[in-house]
Amino acid sequence: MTLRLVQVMKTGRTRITPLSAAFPSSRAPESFLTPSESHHLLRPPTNLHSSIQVFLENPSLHSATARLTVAAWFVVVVCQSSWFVVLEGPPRVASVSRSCSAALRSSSVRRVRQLASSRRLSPARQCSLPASCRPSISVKSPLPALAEGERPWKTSDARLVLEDGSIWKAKSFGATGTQVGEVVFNTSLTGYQEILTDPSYAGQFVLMTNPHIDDVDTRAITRRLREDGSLIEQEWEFNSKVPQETFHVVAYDFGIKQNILRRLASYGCKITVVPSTWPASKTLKMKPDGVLFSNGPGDPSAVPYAVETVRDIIGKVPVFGICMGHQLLGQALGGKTFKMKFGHHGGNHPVRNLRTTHVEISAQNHNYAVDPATLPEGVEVTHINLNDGSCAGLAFPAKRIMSLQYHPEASPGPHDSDYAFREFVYLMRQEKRKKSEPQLSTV
Ligand SMILES: NC(=O)CC[C@H](N)C(=O)O
Repeated sequence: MTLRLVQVMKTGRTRITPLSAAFPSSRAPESFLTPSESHHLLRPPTNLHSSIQVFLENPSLHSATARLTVAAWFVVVVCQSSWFVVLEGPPRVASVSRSCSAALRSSSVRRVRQLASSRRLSPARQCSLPASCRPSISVKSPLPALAEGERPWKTSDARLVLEDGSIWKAKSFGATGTQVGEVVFNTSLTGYQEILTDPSYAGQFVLMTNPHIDDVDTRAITRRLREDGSLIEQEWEFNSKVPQETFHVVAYDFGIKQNILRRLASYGCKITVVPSTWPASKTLKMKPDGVLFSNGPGDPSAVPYAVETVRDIIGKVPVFGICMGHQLLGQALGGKTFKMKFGHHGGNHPVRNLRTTHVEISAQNHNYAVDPATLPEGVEVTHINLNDGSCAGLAFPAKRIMSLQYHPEASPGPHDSDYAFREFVYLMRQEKRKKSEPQLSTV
């Protein structure tokens, strides 16, 4: 049985509502949507960010939840609204996690707000980032200075009700209401901000497992999820030199993470971000040096239009798929994807690069995977996840295709897999050189 959050009540009473009755609208999490509804969910990834903006700029605007018995805090990002819920562990009934409070005042969160305001998706947004794009910390926080221990939000009581009937008391802040979603745990110890703002979590509840969030054991729910069926801020060192050669990359936005753009930019790429529905023909007309298919929420087999787009592009230009992009590529090549028991969510997953035999420690966030047995000849499995042997990377050298099931942009880290961006640049350079060579004609 996969555990799912059945209902979070604002106060007191709890009831378990049948999933279909609880969430008939198109804003339901993808797990409970029909393929065509899920297809909708992928279309407007940008509003995820605007909800974060609202929360940060006006923390008193939303209030919701809690008082609880177990320990962890999690966020659910469901299209229009973000929920932040702090679960409190016995015997203490603390209020809001100190780490959470610190995070909200940190420059990284101000950066999120700044990114939020820059992420209005236009049909084709030019997004050339400077090579040395450190997060700005000069943005003024709209939050008034807080006294020691004071919190910039209101909380209210909430209930987390799992499918097995267990009920967990909590405090919540952020959007109000009742929400249904799948609970996934993330084992990363750092980078809460990046995890909680990752659009690939749309429709899910992220449960952090770090045992020292507010000095309580955060792992009880995780244990339950496993039976039945997520301190120091690290920052990237960006290349200070602007590479001489530039490559134009069209990036399909299925819920793209800003750090993918930043890493590409640091390798000298000029990037045009296009929505997930952008036709392949228009992309090819732009004559890009390469195309990137991004990460994103939901079931990859529920978006046939995206698989078709990928199919129309591969072989014509070098491509790189990350996570959802990797899964779409797997399908476009003829393979199948399947849902894993509880997926991979964390910052410490060992992956073997089969080409170099090196082991990389990687950041992961996915519930689905490509079944390598379904892939046609010519497609190479380049990486495997050492925890369960699942497919973690693919390549089709003849068509200049590469993809990773995990996150080489890794924000939060680790950064072992950053070389993947260099390899993509290498593919684009090879292709560019091939095109500029004089064509030999046979007489
Ligand atoms: N991070 C991602 O792109 C996730 C891909 C897909 N939604 C999955 O859960 O497997």
